[in-house]
Amino acid sequence: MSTTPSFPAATILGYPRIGPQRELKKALEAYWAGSLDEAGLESAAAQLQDRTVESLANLGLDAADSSIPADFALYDQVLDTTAALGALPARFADLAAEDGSVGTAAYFTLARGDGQRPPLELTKWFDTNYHYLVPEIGPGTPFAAAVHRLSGIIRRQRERGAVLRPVLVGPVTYLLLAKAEDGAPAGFDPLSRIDDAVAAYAGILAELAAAGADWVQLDEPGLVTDRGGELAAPGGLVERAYRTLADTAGRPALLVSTGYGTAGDPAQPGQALAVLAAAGVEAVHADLVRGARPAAGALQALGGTRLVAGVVDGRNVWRNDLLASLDVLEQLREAGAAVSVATSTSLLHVPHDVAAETALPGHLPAWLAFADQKVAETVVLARGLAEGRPAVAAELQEAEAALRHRARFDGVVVPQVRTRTDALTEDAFTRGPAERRAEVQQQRLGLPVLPTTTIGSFPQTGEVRRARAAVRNGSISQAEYEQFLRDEITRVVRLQEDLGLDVLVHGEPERNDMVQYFAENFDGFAATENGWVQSYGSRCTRPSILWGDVSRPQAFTVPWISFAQSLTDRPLKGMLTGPVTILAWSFVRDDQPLGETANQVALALRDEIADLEAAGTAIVQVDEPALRELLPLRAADQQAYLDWSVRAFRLATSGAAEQTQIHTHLCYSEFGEVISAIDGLDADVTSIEAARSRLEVVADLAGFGYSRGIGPGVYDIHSPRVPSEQEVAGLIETALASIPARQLWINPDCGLKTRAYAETVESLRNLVAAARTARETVSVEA
Ligand code: MET
Ligand SMILES: [Zn+2]
Repeated sequence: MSTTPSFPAATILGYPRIGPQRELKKALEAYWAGSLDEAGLESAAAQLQDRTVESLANLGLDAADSSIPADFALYDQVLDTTAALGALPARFADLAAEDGSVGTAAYFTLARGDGQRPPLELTKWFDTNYHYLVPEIGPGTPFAAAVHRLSGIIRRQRERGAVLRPVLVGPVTYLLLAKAEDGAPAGFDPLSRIDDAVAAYAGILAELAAAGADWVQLDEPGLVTDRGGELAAPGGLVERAYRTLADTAGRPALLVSTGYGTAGDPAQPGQALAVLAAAGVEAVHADLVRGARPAAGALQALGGTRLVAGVVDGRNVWRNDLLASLDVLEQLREAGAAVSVATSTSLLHVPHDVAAETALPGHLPAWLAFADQKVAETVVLARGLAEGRPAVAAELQEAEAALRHRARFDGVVVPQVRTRTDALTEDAFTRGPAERRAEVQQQRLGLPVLPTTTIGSFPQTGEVRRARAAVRNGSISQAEYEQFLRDEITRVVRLQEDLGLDVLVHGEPERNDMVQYFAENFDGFAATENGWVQSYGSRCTRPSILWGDVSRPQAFTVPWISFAQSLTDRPLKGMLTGPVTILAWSFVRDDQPLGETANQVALALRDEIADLEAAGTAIVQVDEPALRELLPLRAADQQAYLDWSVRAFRLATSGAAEQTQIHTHLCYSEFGEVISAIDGLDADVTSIEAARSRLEVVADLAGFGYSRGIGPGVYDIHSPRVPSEQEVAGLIETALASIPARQLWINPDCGLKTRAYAETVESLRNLVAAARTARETVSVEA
């Protein structure tokens, strides 16, 4: 680099891509449905890009100095990087154009498959609820420099007078996130392709420079994991890779961003940044919300490399403590660093704009900062840092007033809730011995060996969704809606009886979402109207905001469960969402440890369980699909998390009598590495997603000596495919090879709400038939 353009004083690492009105979602879904052609999709995407640039400029980011990231993936930023590298797995090799590039249709084939070929796998992005498409890398995966879509965007924006900063996943993180392609030699490590990847990135940098980019952002959050952290040690792979990139002639200046924790060795905070600086990178970013502040020595070692300080939380919705952030920024500057202000991560994880909310409780908006408010916060902080505090006195004062108001607001601390959590003793977390529970429960329930059940929800048909919309907009009365729900429950209970299932469910027709439903019925939560956040592709969720002490004013699942139970002689499961999942899928208050908040939610659930028991419910399921989701990225931090999360589940469930059977349900990840936590939950029965992995988890559980009930999913509900009776029978047999029949339950992988009735009924029929046949052959030990 001859002359480095200076790095802007304020920036964000990324911005929500889906659009304030979910414009991108609508365009994508229209394109997939065939009602919008490729040109139409491109033009919708271009319009959204222009609006984003304009609105970020209005919020104070300069459109001409690389402050604004060009972060415009149509589906996923990791997939964009795969496309830019032309790194196609062999099964998709024919999709590449002559120069190795990947066109729009091919891009979506990677994301969604095409009937013949399965798509790339989706998995969680670090410890967030965003899912990326996993690169598949083998010894022969091609690496090209084919960043045509992104360079087209840079060029088009240049013509409009905007100089944006293109964003890609960096080479080390890209390979860390990859899995070995099927057919790669045993033990093949995608990172072994680092030199080829770096060569391709060098070509990409040249292409982006030619398109008019002054700065390029390479995201390397992989450096905050244990493995990535080791690679970032002095003289390691990260240093080597970035030295090569820095030596590329004619490249733009480089910002390497981290995010989601401390990059490198947590005992040497900032060392990884110094390593990147030594390699020749012009700017490095540190997450100062989740990560540690760089040590003085590391700051000095940055030399001329700019420190992009992520002091505004990209992952939560609370207003920034501007004074505290300014303190940090000033201290970094005093220690000798050249400092710019930024978010801790991309703003991908938060909704667009608090101003789009019209129905939040009155006290809440002033406490919140969604993406647009966070942009404004970075701009204010940069001004305060450059011009001194008096220049931003009004903003500082307003932020302080909001924080003070929040700290003292009624409902943030509720004495009755505190008295209860303070008084908890160890026996609130424990039940009687599991063997005795199993005995008295079986006396009460009289279930056959290999009992069959489902996970809770039944198909949410158009009719169910229309009824919910109708009661919301007032076109049917509450009484009519409740009658509709009772009819729906009646139908679902009859269907299960006809199918011959042993433990029934009510089907969850009253729930829009398994967390939001609880948030709506607990005190301390608020729901948003427009707070959509991308989960993957065009899929968005709308997390609730947990702002105050949590309690449950009155029983809310009991009426539905009791009604359902009144229709049948078979046992019917009460259905609740567990404390960890409620936290994981909400925006949670940041003013106390998560474990404390979890205990409050647990007590609210405990109250509901007591009411279910009083109403005669013999089985209660408490779903924890997100148990694995909040697991910290660093091994050293994991035990503490597992301790409080397991304790919260136990607090929720341990009030149950011994003859009440507690079930839990886990899905969405591999649980092999947290088996002892699953054991710690002490549930009587655990259903767990397993069909796609051919029941690997059963062997893990058996190896651990797990002794309570297990229901590994024997029907993969993630596609409309109907498993045959033989297929289910095969999975049952696999399960029986490692665990005794008396422990085994037969159930699908997860709830059925995304399925249609046609395939659901057929699949459940096969499941019940396979269980019955298996029952005849198992010899049950006494
Ligand atoms: N009880 C819930 C259901 O069946 C569990 C879902 S786990 C994502 O829908
Ligand atoms: Zn599930």
